[in-house]
Amino acid sequence: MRIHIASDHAGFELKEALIEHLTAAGHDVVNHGALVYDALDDYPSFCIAAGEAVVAENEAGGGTLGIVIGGSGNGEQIAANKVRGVRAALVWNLATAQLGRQHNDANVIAIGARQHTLEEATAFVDAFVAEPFSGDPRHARRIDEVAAYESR
Ligand SMILES: O=C(CO)[C@H](O)[C@H](O)COP(=O)(O)O
Repeated sequence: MRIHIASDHAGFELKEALIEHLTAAGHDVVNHGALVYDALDDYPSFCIAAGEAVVAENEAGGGTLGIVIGGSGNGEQIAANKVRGVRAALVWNLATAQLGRQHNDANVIAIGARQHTLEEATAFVDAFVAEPFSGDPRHARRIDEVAAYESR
């Protein structure tokens, strides 16, 4: 699967580790920055670029997901969710990773690198990538309601 990934300085180390992990697992990972560690960089442009790439590729028919990482994941989730078509879930345990896909059909996962060990964050990403959307009509209806608001 193609996976678009982004982080600021706070998520830089985790991003680099995840790129290695996901590439080794056979995924095609696109890094939207930060490309170098800069303790003063800002997350919005990186996360918005990753979100835009996810939406553009999915609209073209590809099945792709995104990962945005910061210190808490909050701002990264907020920034990614400003992109029309992005459904970014802030994930903080295995259940929220799985539910983000099952119930929300989230196409982006946001993670706070300062909140978790590398092992925990890697497990969240693996769970998120492996989990399909349930397709349950009640969840699809709710997702459609949000999309309808977004398009107004
Ligand atoms: O998580 C974040 C935003 O939600 C950022 O990574 C965090 O705010 C960066 O903090 P600092 O500039 O103090 O390193």
